[in-house]
Amino acid sequence: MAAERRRFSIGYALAPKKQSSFIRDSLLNLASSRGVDLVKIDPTRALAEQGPFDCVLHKLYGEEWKRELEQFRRENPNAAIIDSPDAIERLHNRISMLQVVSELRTESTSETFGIPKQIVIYDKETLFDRQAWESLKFPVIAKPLVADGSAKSHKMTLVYNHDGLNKLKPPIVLQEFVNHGGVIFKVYVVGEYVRCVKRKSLPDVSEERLGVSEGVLSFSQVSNIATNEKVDDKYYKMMHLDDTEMPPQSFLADIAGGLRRALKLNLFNFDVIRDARSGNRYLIIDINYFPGYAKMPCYEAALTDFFLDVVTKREKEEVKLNNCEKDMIKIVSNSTCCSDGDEIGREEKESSR
Ligand SMILES: O=P(O)(O)O[C@@H]1[C@@H](OP(=O)(O)O)[C@H](OP(=O)(O)O)[C@H](O)[C@H](OP(=O)(O)O)[C@H]1OP(=O)(O)O
Ligand SMILES: Nc1ncnc2c1ncn2[C@@H]1O[C@H](COP(=O)(O)OP(=O)(O)O)[C@@H](O)[C@H]1O
Ligand SMILES: [Mg+2]
Ligand SMILES: [Mg+2]
Repeated sequence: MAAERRRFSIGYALAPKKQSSFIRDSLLNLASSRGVDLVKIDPTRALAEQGPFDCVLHKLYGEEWKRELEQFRRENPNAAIIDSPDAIERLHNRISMLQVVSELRTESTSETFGIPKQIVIYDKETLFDRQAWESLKFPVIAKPLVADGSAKSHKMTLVYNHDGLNKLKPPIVLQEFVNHGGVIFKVYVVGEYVRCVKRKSLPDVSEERLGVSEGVLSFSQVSNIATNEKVDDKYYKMMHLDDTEMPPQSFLADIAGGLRRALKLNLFNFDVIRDARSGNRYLIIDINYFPGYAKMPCYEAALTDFFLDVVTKREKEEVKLNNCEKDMIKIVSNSTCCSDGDEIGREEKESSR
């Protein structure tokens, strides 16, 4: 009779909104059919008292939660935590988030990538100090420096000219707005899996628009606006989202792998725009931890594959470690015998007889 395969338990700790969008029956059922049980973690109870879990999946913030995870890790050294809170925190600041991009190299010779020119402004005074940002050209996007998932952290302002600066509230990142044909590419990463989807973005800004007295346009999460509430219907019809060519998959996979290793993260997406001035120049403008995977086609299979990958790798490491320990015990017990001169002595005596 074939041995029954072991089931794995993945605990998830998510905010209610995230839970309802991510934990769908389709995911639970597929994962379960492949031996993976997704189990809800109650964040109001001690994590160490829940489980047992082979892996903990989480998108919760705060020092208290970090302590819970730390204690869980100490008590369950063989369980995986996806991902490390310190690695996630790097994405909570729009400067440190993109710093890593400049260290990446890709194999592509036909496409190039980088980030838009940007500066950080901590106070109103510097905001009006032209010297501080003479390297930037209008239009610019003002983004809250902190990207902690709050509604406030998604409130962006497109600034056409100096008149618009009055409305801004530092600390902010001022980033050059790059015309990109109104389409953004969202690249979802799930471990080694990489999937790009197209979404609508802000329309290009013409030179004429820069001169208008009304200096700003405020917006929030433009790529998530439902198709029936388009910002500018005529514009999007004109854009033909479907006709927009995707960036080469191998190029994106290269960047994704580089980011995954540099950031030490498994679950994230990054937003990419294609510079309208040169068709092979790509700019990374945003990186998000544990994004809305349910909007990615076939997310259930990608996530289930990933969970299995994580837990089976851990299991193999555990077996290796156990074997290693057994070998160590043998070596230690042999050497103990040697030093006593007992066992070896006996063997030598016996063989010399
Ligand atoms: O809610 P969703 O499904 O739209 O997902 C949001 C993401 O949308 P996306 O998958 O990129 O289209 C969204 O991505 P963007 O910032 O819009 O690029 C964020 O990742 C957001 O998380 P947070 O508010 O930054 O913590 C994500 O929100 P949470 O679900 O994590 O709260
Ligand atoms: N430098 C830029 N040039 C052109 N458009 C941009 C730029 N930065 C952001 N955008 C637009 O603003 C949207 C929101 O900015 P983003 O940095 O992705 O913030 P969020 O974290 O709220 O998603 C993007 O999806 C894109 O449409
Ligand atoms: Mg974004
Ligand atoms: Mg973001």
